[in-house]
Amino acid sequence: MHYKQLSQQIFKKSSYLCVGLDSALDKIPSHLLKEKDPIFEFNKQIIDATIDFAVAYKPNIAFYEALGPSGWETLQKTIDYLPKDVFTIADAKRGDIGNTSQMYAKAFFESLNFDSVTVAPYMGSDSVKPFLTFEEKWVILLALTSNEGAQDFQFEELQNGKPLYEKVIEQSQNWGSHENMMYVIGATRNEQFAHIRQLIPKHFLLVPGVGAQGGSLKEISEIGLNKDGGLLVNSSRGIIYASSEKDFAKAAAQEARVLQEEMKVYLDQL
Ligand SMILES: O=c1ccn([C@@H]2O[C@H](COP(=O)(O)O)[C@@H](O)[C@H]2O)c(=O)[nH]1
Repeated sequence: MHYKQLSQQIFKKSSYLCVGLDSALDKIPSHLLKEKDPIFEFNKQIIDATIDFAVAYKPNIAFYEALGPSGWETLQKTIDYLPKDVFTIADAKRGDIGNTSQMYAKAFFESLNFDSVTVAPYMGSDSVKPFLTFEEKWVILLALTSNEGAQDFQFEELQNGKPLYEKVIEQSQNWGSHENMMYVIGATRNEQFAHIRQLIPKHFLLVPGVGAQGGSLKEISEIGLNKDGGLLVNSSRGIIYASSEKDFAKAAAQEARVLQEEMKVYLDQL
């Protein structure tokens, strides 16, 4: 999907919501366990219930890999089920030496046909660039993550006084453009958000950490939105596990609707 198409979808749906499909057998409602493919059945009903409120879906690949070969099949079925006008994110956090990254890129972009994949910057340019050679596909580079452990390395101050995450952002500007690269910035990082937005005014930011991790949609939106939208805000558990009963899809729709309605207010203010 092109930058422009994504931006158009955001304004068409008045939403920059990304629904995280972190679907696990021990978390989905028990009545689904009798289905042939319980996770696919769960995903299908979540997608049907939330599609009017979301522009993107993000299966976290770990939840599918954990199931072995059948998990990959479930993932493929889920991606095939999603309408073509939604943006799909393989949250896989990959990156390796060049020829290996090339294979990861083929797996997610050609075989599974995702629009984008999350990539770790740690191994440097040759580990990221192979992902950037695919037409209309995106790298979403981990810059400043939402978890506590982000303190271990990402805030490390370099000799020039800048934190490591800032170097990741600055240096990676030479690898791709705002039309094929996004950055992961956690919703729990609102203190750093304004400065990051200044560094990369045009790039889309994938923002996880709203909902279960306590990030504020209001603060992130006020700082992060740009004239093209510029944000994809993810919520996984807060939406998909809103209820563990038979009404789970209805409850997910309700959570997604609440977020979308709030997003509409911020988009209307642009
Ligand atoms: O910095 C990061 C990067 C990725 N994630 C992923 O996003 C979702 C968040 O799930 P919630 O249930 O909404 O907390 C999950 O797949 C993480 O692996 C992140 O949280 N932070």
